[in-house]
Amino acid sequence: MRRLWLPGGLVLLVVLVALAAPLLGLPDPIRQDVARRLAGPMPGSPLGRDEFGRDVLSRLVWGARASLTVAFASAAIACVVGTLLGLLGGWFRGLGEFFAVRSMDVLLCFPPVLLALLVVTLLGPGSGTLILVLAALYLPGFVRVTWAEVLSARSHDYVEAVRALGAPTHRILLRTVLPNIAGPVLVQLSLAVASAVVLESGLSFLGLGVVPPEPSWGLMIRGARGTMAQAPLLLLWPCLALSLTILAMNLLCDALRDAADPRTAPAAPPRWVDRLLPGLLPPPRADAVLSMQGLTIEIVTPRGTIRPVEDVSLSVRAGETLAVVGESGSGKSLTALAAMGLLPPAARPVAGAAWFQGRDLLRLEEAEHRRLRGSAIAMVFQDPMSSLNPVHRIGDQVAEAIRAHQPLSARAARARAVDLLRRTGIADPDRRARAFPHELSGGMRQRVMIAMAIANRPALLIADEPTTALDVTVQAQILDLLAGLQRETGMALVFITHNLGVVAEIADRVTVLYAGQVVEEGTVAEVFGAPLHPYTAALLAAVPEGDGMAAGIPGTVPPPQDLPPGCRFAPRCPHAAPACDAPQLLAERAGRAVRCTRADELALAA
Ligand SMILES: Nc1ncnc2c1ncn2[C@@H]1O[C@H](COP(=O)(O)OP(=O)(O)OP(=O)(O)O)[C@@H](O)[C@H]1O
Repeated sequence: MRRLWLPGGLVLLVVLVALAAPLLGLPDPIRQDVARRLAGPMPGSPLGRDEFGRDVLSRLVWGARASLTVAFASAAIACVVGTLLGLLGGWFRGLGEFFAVRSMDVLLCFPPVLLALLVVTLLGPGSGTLILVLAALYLPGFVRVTWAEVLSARSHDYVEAVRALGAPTHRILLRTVLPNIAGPVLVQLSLAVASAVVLESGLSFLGLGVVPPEPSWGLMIRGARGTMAQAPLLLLWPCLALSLTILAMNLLCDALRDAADPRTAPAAPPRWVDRLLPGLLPPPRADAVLSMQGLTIEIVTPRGTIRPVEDVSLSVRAGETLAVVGESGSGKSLTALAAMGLLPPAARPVAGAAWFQGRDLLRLEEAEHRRLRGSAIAMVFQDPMSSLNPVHRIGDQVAEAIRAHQPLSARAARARAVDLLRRTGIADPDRRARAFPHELSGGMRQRVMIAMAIANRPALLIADEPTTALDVTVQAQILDLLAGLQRETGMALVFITHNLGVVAEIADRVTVLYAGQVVEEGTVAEVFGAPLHPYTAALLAAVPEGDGMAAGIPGTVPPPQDLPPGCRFAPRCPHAAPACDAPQLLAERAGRAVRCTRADELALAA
C-alpha cells in the first residue's frame, strides 16, 4: 500500500485542483483582454496571458477539468465494457467469442481520425462526442488483452481447482479469473488514460473535440502553436501539465498492479557493508565444493520482514552427496535458491557466505552468477513439466543449454544433446530429441532436465525434490541415474528432499532443517543410527516401515512470522523442559552437530 502513496497523491492532487477550479478564485478563463495579449507573468496572472489576453493559469486549471473528464470517462467506459466482453469471449469461446472479439477487429479497421469525423458529423463536436469516440477507440485493446489473459488463465490448475469445487461461473470469473488478470488490464487502463489525454488534445486541436472558447489542454496547445515565436512559454504550460499527469497516471497504474499482486513485493536493497568489508564474512570450509556459513535470509512481506532461513551452515565435497531434509516450510528451497542467486526479489541474504570456487555466491553480481548457473553450478527442480519450454523440442532445449556456455555449432550441440539424452537412459534418443515435452512421461522429462543440468559438467548439482512428482519405480531409476552420473563426473550433489528413505539410499551426509535453522548435521549412518535431536528422531519415526503405520509428528512447522521464542521445536517436542532455551548449533564430534539444549542428556538416556 505504501507504494500507492506518491503516485496516488499526485493523481489525487491533479483531480482535486481540476474539481476545485470554481473555488480557487481564478479569473474567468474565457474572458478576453486584447490589451494584454501575450503578456508575460504579472501580478494576478502568474503564467501570463494567451493570444486573446485570457489568463493562462485559469485556462490550465479549467482545461484540466475538460481534458481529465474526457480521458477518465472514455478510458473507464472502454475498460469496463472491454473487460466484460473479453471475459465472456475468453471463457465461453464459440459464438460469444466471435461477437465479442471479432467485432473489435472491425472497429480496429477504422482510422481514429476517420472514426472521430464520422461521429462528430453525426452528433456534433463536444466533450460527450469525444468521450464516445475515445471509448470506441480503446475498447478493442481492452477486449483483446482480457480475452488473451482469460485464455491463458483458464488453463491454469487454480482455475481447474475451483471448477472442480463446483463454483458457479460468475463467481469463478469475478473471484478467480479477474483478480489474476487485473495486472495487464490495469496497465492497459493507464495507457488508455494517458493516450486519451493526448488524443483529446489532438482532436480538440483539429476542431473535433472540445469547442472553443471552452478551455482544454488540447485547445491551449493549438492556440500556443500559432504564437510559438513570440510566446514559447504558452506551449510549455499545457505540455508540462499533460506530461506530468500522464506520468502520474502511469505510476499509479503500475503501483495498483503491484498492489493487486501479492507476489510483487518491493525488491530488497543489497547490503553494501557486506561488499565493503568482505573480511567479516565467515571463511570457507577446507576442501568443500560448496561451503555455506551462517546463511540468513530476510523477506520483505506486506506484514513485515521475516527470516525464513537463519544461520544455516552446510558444506559438500567433490563426489559427495549431501541431503538437506526437513518438513515443508523449513527453508530448504530458499537455501538452495540463495546459492543459485535465484531468490525471489523480496528476499535477500542478510548474513553469512556461500563459498564456491573461491567466490562468495551471496555477493556475486548477477552477470557473474549467470555465467556460473548452468555451467559450474546446475539445478534440477521438482516439476519438470513447468521447467521445460512447452513449444520447443527437447533436443533443441538440451542443445540450447550447451550453447549457452560453450561455443559449439548448432549441429555439434545437437549431436551432444542426443548423446546426453542417451547417457541419461532415454531409449531411442535420436527420435526422442525431436519430441515436445508434453509427448514424454514425467520420468522422461526429469531425465531431460538432468541431461540439461549436467550438459556443461557442473562441479555442483543442486536437486530440489527431483523425484517427488514421480512414482516409486521411476524415482528409483532417477536416483540410480544421479548416483551413476556423480560417480562418472565427480560432481558434488546437494539433494533436497523430505523423504528419508531416499536420503538413506543416496546420501553420504545429511543436514536436517527445522523452521529455517539447522537442527542436526552428520553422516547419514550416524544421524540415522543415533539421532541426537528430537526432531530428527521424530522424522525417522515418521517413516512408515513395511505395512506398519508411521508415527506422525504432532503439530506443524511454525511459519516464519510466528516463531516461538527459544527453541523453535519446543512446542512439538516430547522432551521439552523448562531448561530448554534458544540453543546454538553445537559440534558434538568431528562432522556432527546438533541444536538442542538437552542433546547430551537425551543421548545418554537412549
Ligand atoms: N516469496 C516469499 N514470500 C514470503 N514468504 C516466503 C516466500 N518464499 C518462501 N517463503 C516462506 O519461507 C519459508 C521457507 O520456504 P521454503 O520454500 O524454503 O520451504 P521448503 O522447506 O523448501 O518447503 P517445501 O518442501 O514445501 O518446498 C516458508 O514458510 C515459506 O512460506
